[in-house]
Amino acid sequence: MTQELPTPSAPLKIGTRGSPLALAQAHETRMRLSKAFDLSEDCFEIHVIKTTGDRVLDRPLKEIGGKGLFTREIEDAMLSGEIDIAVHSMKDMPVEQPGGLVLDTYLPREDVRDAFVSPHFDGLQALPEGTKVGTSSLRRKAQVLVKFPRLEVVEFRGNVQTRLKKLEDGVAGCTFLAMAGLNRLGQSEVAKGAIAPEDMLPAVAQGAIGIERRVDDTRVADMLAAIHDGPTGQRLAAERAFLAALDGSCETPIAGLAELEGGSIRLRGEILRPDGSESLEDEATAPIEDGAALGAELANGLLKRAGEGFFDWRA
Ligand SMILES: NCc1[nH]cc(CCC(=O)O)c1CC(=O)O
Repeated sequence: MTQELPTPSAPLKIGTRGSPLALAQAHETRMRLSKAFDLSEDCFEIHVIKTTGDRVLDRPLKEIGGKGLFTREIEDAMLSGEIDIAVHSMKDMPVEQPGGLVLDTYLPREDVRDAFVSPHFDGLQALPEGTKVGTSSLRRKAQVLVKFPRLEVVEFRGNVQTRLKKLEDGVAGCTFLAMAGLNRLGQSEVAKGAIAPEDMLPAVAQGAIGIERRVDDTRVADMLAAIHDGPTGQRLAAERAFLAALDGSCETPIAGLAELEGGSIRLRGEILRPDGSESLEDEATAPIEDGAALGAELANGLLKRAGEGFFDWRA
């Protein structure tokens, strides 16, 4: 590398949300960068930025509406030069970034599965009729109702700590969390078990951390290349192309998971109606380098089967 590396007096500024999970992800990024360049950790400065999504806690996300609820303030700070990079959970990120920014660096992916979390029950199969399932995820809600129509789903927002507290208070009998988040927080013991992707296909990009930067910042681009995980990039290329072709956002019940098998990439995808009345699934395999085309193809096949109006509830 020809360009200069950060120093304690001119540190690289890492932007992140302030939740414990976001902070854990920012710290992991700092650790990987300092190791890759043999720099002390004080060459990196973590900046916590509060987003609209963090501020408004009393309403469901879909009511607040708008794009980038958890990212706009962070991306603005990057564009204005207040921070140099931003660390994100990829499953919360739209498929396109604002002009001037690029999101193509991924850390090695964590466990992709959802965790079943409950103080009283051992698994979904064990839940009595009418049990309240707490989740704010339309995907998880629809997936549960497709298989267990006799359960009741209640809105459940907040970070991992808040949700666990709500379970203790009896607001719901169980909830789901990403295994990845629990592992990163050192709280995997909270999970009664990890749910196999066959039973609950995860969200697109679940378990992956992405690092965003300014397009024209070549110094940062060179640094990030050193910590990028290629296989995670290949899997996300397929999954995010699938999401893009479905015009999906975090408000749409869509699931997708790509896995590398030898020289091939296998993509499974699912779209659901939010009330759990219908689910369509498919899978396909292609050479790894054709992942993005595979994602679009799988999405178009599902859209054709779904027909007009499958997503009409959005209006
Ligand atoms: N939407 C919130 C969110 N975004 C990323 C994660 C977990 C970490 C990950 O999937 O990388 C979570 C919490 C959860 O689903 O339990």
